[in-house]
Amino acid sequence: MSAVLVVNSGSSSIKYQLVEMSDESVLASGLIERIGESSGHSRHTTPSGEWEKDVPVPDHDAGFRVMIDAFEAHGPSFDEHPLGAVGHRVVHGGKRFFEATVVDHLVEINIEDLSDLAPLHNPANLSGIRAARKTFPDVPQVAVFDTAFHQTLPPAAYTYAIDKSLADANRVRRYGFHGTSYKYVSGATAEYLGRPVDELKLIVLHLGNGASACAIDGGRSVETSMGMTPLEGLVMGTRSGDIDPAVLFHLHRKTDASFSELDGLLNKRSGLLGLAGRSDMRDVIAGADSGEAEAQLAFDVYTHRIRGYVGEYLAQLGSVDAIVFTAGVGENSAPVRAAALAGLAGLGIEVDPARNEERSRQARTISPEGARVAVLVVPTDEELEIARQSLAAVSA
Ligand SMILES: Nc1ncnc2c1ncn2[C@@H]1O[C@H](COP(=O)(O)OP(=O)(O)O)[C@@H](O)[C@H]1O
Ligand SMILES: CC(=O)OP(=O)(O)O
Ligand SMILES: [Mg+2]
Repeated sequence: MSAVLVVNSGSSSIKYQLVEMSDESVLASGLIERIGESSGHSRHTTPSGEWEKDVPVPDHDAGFRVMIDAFEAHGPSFDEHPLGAVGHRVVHGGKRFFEATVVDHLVEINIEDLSDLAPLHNPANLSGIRAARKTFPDVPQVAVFDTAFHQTLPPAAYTYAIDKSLADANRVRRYGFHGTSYKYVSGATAEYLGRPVDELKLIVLHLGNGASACAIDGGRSVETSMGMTPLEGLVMGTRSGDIDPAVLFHLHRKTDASFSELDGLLNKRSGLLGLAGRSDMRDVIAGADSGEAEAQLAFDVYTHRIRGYVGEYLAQLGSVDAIVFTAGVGENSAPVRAAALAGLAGLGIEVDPARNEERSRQARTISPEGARVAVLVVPTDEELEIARQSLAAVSA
């Protein structure tokens, strides 16, 4: 059996994991941050230790080199764990990619061509693919798309109500993201509940730095909150989520802000950061607990928005077996979970306060015994899902 190196290249970071596929054990994981800034930072973790250092990382090529150096210095060695594939997270696969795909020249051109739909993400994902190919020329590179799981969205869910021919000509529609996480979590939820995934109606809330919601009917995504880009939907760390598009016209006229400034405003300086000056939910909650009105409002806007989506998805699905919290905030923040589902007892949706406070890395139930709707916390593992899909793609 072989190992898979999973690479998640963001605009300013590379996260990686080396997974031994025979038992799905993690042999190493790490993070290179602040790529392109004056000083970068790297962390490499294996079962025998953790190493951190500050290093200059001018670009993704250099970042990749830092990762390879860490493997050479601290192990494990790729000679002992030969790579069967390098699996890359690619955020935007547009309409073209339904599943994980081995990257050849044509696939690479397609990913590049989709960059105008995901200018923050796809170029970084491509740099990762190119750097990995230079380092491992004989190992297949596999692209695993955030959008692929949402190819099942019905037209009524993915169509924006604007001029149809203009939208079609410019690929303007909803695509959805975090699909790799939704695929993993829906499978893990079915396993935890001991029921086949095709019998389940789920609402999954992926609340990380980026946050989105997904209605999953029988293992198929039928509605999701992110749209053409990962900006639509829930309130996030630095992204606004849903907003009246006329706000942009108004701000453009009133302040002369350019489109790229407005893009930066909604993607990088909004959400929790815009409302409370901090993008990390832990800091927002600490602020709210110490009586800061802005932090309390940020928390309230964040959880109010989630509650609205839960109601909408319940209506779209007709009924729901489980509501599932996942990702950094969803897995760790009891106050967010409690507030997001507060007041829904009439719909059979309740959170048990003691169960909600329990800490564990395992899937668990936080609704009271006998509740009509199961409320669960199910940790996501996008890296493992990418590794599994990458191996399947090269074995196909
Ligand atoms: N105990 C906690 N309470 C609230 N939020 C938390 C907690 N632990 C982590 N988080 C949040 O999780 C976020 C990161 O989630 P994660 O899914 O790792 O994000 P990403 O993969 O998008 O970088 C952080 O921004 C932080 O706000
Ligand atoms: C698509 C997206 O929003 O990704 P992330 O949560 O990693 O920012
Ligand atoms: Mg994430």
